[in-house]
Amino acid sequence: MTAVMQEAGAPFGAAPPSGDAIVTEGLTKRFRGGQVAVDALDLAVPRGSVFGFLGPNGSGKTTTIRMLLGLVAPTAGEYAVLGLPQAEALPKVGALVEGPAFYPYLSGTANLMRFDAADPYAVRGTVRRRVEEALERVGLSAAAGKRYRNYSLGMRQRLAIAAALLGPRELLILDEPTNGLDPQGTREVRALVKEIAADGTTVFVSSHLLAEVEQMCTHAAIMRAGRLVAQGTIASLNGGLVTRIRVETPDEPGAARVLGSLGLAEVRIEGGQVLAELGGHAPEQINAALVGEGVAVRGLAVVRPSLEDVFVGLTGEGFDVDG
Ligand SMILES: Nc1ncnc2c1ncn2[C@@H]1O[C@H](COP(=O)(O)OP(=O)(O)OP(=O)(O)O)[C@@H](O)[C@H]1O
Repeated sequence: MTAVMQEAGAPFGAAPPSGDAIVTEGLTKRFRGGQVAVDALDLAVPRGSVFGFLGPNGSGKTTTIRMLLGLVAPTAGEYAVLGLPQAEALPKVGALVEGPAFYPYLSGTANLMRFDAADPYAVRGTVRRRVEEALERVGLSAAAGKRYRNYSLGMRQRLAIAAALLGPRELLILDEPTNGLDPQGTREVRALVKEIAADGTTVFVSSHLLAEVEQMCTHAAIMRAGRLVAQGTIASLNGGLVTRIRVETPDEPGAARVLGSLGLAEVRIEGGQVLAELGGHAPEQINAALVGEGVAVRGLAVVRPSLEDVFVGLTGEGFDVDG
């Protein structure tokens, strides 16, 4: 398939073929007043992925999403969604950006009917069936006739996602879908995202929560101050960093000596624990060696690198969720 890139200032430029659901090249947004919200962004979102668009508040996620949806014009660069011209792509894209305003006194069904009526791409004759299917998809069939004001936070957000699923979608774009939800609502939305992805829809989901992206996504791009810090599969992002072993023991020098004698690198004592790079060693053999040498082991853990470590390693900064 030939991808069609939307170019800043030129609606449909030709571009190299791509199987990706979203591609951007040098995508940039400078707001009036000079603020660069998105700075030369090169993204590649594989079809079928659950792609976490991760960054602290203010790092440019919403602005990028608004450009991809044609709501904000880029200052420079190009982008392609589903490899199609915008007018052909948008009907196949469901989006949740700054949640739709629902009427509190109307039911879930009535709200979705109203929402659909405002969609210029929707096929009118099929609205009842599409609303029913979307409610079913998000698990709200039983509550379809209930007034919106009686919905829980999780149900409200699931209804917002249903609004994005009123047509057959190849790509779902969700901007911070768990923001402002209680723990139960957050769990519901994360589970729903995974289910939608399991049906074959590519999901592009922004979040400022590292752990959320790690749990929910197959791939991630990490943003900081408008710039891309890293992107790839979660495993490849974490893979560049070393896995460590952590031993809790009353005999720190003894444990450090044993780890050193086994050939583990970077052995150090830190706050009542002994840490070392695991390398190719088996944790159970390390445990056996410690016990065999008479070192009491209170706890032994394999510490795998997290996306937070990736962020800190690449930027030298902590991941400040308050931006
Ligand atoms: N319309 C605008 N005019 C001027 N500056 C803007 C505008 N919209 C966003 N910005 C600025 O661009 C930067 C990126 O904002 P953006 O909303 O894209 O970030 P974000 O990562 O989505 O953060 P959040 O999750 O807080 O929305 C911020 O510094 C913001 O203040």
